[in-house]
Amino acid sequence: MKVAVLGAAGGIGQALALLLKTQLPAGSKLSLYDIAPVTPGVAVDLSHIPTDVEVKGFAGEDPTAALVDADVVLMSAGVARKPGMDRSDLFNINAGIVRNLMEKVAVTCPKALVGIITNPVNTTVAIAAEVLKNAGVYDKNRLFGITTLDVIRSETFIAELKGLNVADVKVNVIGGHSGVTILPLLSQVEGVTFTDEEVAAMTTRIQNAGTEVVEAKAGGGSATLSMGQAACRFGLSLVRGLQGEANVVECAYVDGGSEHATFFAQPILLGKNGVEKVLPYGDISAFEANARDAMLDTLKGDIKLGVEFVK
Ligand SMILES: NC(=O)C1=CN([C@@H]2O[C@H](COP(=O)(O)OP(=O)(O)OC[C@H]3O[C@@H](n4cnc5c(N)ncnc54)[C@H](O)[C@@H]3O)[C@@H](O)[C@H]2O)C=CC1
Ligand SMILES: O=C([O-])CC(=O)C(=O)O
Repeated sequence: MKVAVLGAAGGIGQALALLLKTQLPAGSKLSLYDIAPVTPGVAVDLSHIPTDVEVKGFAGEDPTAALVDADVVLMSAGVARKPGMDRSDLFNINAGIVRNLMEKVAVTCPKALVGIITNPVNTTVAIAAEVLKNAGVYDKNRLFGITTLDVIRSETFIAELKGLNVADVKVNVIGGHSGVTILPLLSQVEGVTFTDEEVAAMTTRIQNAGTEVVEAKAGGGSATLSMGQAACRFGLSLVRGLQGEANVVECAYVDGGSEHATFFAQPILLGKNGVEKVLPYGDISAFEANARDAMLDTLKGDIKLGVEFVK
């Protein structure tokens, strides 16, 4: 199994690469790419960790060498937020970066499963899809916006609030990955009840958790370590699905035939071809139904921006 990380010298990329070096199945290959010249050095550094995962690093303008024979591509290349910015403020720079990298993916490893981390995810995934369509290689089951950070934050915050073992807390987060488009389905969490006030406060905290980190880092960037963990969890799930493991389920932002929007985050069953099945997200409360319906104009606008950028 070969996993390529694009943006591998960055805050997320290095954390993710470290976790993958220690957690990918034995015999895997890890391919690191970034425009930053330090990237081959990051690979050498990781290669001294005694696991059976071969690491190679590539720098420069062209990611092609890193993408050859990749089964999974995880993309965090781009710029991150500073205080006062919204994720959509990253569009001007990151849209072009994602487009250019996806053009190389389309030519070099069109069958790879691609997970997009680069923000604004609601829009960059639509850009990636349009590039793949233009190249005639789009398979909606192989493209994912990684929203796992919203899931692990929800698990953590709920366990803290309710005094639970975090390993026992499972939460679906649907919609997209910014502000009101992030919708944790708190009504479905087993073994806990929330007051209306708790639901409102917890939903807002999860929606603003990225900003919480951006403000705490005070100009030093956004979430990198928790995102490294989230992307590792999602990337390993992609690998487990590819290897034929049963019942691998994650929430992700996919082109899954949702009645709500072209791309929508929801639970998916992963398999040998990426998305095996888009799963229903189940019964939701009146609060959640209102929040879902209220987000759709924003989400559809974010998607349209991405489609129009490539056209
Ligand atoms: N999906 C999610 O839940 C999350 C997404 N993010 C997003 O992830 C992205 C990366 O964040 P960080 O790692 O913190 O940023 P960072 O600035 O630490 O790293 C980004 C890396 O991308 C590289 N890069 C820039 N242009 C490139 C290109 N054309 N080709 C290859 N590499 C290129 C840079 O050299 C840098 O090493 C940001 O857009 C951020 O908003 C961050 C947290 C959570
Ligand atoms: O908030 C940001 O800019 C980074 C991000 O997506 C997150 O932490 O969820």
